[in-house]
Amino acid sequence: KFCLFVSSSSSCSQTDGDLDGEQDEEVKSEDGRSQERPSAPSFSASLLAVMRIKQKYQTLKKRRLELGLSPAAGPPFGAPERSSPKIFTFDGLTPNAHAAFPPPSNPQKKKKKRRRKVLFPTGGPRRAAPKGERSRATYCLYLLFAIVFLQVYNAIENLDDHVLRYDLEGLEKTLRREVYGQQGAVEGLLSHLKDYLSTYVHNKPLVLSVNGPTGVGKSHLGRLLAGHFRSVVGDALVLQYYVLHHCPLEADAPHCAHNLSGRISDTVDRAEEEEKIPLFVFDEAEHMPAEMLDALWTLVTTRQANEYMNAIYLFLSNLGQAHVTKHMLHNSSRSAAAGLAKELAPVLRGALEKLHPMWAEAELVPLGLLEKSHVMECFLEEMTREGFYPDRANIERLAEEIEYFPAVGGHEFSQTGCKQVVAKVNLL
Ligand SMILES: Nc1ncnc2c1ncn2[C@@H]1O[C@H](COP(=O)(O)OP(=O)(O)OP(=O)(O)O)[C@@H](O)[C@H]1O
Repeated sequence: KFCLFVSSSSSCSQTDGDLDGEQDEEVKSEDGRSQERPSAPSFSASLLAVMRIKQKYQTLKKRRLELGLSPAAGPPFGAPERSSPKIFTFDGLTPNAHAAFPPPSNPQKKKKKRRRKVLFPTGGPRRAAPKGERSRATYCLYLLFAIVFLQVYNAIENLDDHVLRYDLEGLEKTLRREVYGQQGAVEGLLSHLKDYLSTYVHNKPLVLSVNGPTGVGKSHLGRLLAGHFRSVVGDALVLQYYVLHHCPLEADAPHCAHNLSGRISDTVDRAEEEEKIPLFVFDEAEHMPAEMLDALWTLVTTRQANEYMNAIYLFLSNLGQAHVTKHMLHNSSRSAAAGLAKELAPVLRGALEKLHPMWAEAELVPLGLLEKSHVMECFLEEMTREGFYPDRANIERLAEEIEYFPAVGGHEFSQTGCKQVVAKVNLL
């Protein structure tokens, strides 16, 4: 090859012998014409190198001839002996061969765990491990978590404040202490109040309807609730409306309804400003004229203004009392008072909705009949209040004067509840 490259050199064609001469001829025969010869100065460096290689080659050739070795005699001294290529077969492989070359194990298993600990050379100055860079998104995420946590915490705190403001625990204590024989009704009432007052945002006002026979404590309950709310939200945000007192003439019903709507609107506006929930108590609701119920129904079902959503309406009436009495007398063998609201609600609601659609908006809280023991408690309370010595024999004698339904299942229910207690004590 180098003779081809340096074919311009006359020494190459003269001294190369047969091999070089042949190659020269081949080049000429392939091209069909002699190649142009490059100028000597441009190839001076490579030419020198070629000359040196050629000299070495000739020296080697001479030595070989001196040693009497021909190219056909075998490989030159030191050169690896040529042999035919070996073909690998699996014949002759014994089981031991597998032992010698165990199959490669699972590459996944072979994966070495990277050591997390950075090893520093001993003796040299200790260098701190490089700190991994954290993206800004991580910090934003932490910030977001913190904000959400604070907001949830704040909301829970605010709700607690809201419930605390209305002192429902205090109210519960008062009702349990002052109202006799109406545990189920008291619990139901408190549950509705707790649910309603535990949230700020309401999509409708809380409308409660307390129903029951005469003298079982409806007005008494209304007075206790009104007194409690006066103490927590103020006088101006509690309205006690006695129909027979505030609007005695039926002819004045439209005017009374208009006035009542105006008072309620003023009160809810004021309550909205003060961020409080007002209470409206309507006693003797069975005497309410249709115009008044219509006006109240409009206010209760108005869903536009927020202030109308944040209000509690309490209706006290003896509507549906026949259902309550019947239920109590027929189910007195078991604790009728306990499941009174649950069992009576469908019948009572059906009866009330026939009277006016306003009752469809109300949560029903029925009060049951009072037993003789409860009447005795009423006497004890009233006598103490009036300054009489609470003599048990005297109380029993007074309780005997009250009319009772025929005893059923060992229970004696008063026909007039505690209604006559005040009058009887006044006669003492
Ligand atoms: N469950 C009760 N617990 C304590 N006191 C009661 C109870 N029920 C009635 N009283 C007493 O009896 C009196 C009359 O009760 P209240 O006026 O509340 O009856 P009412 O259910 O409103 O009857 P009506 O439907 O006739 O108005 C009250 O002064 C009250 O002190």
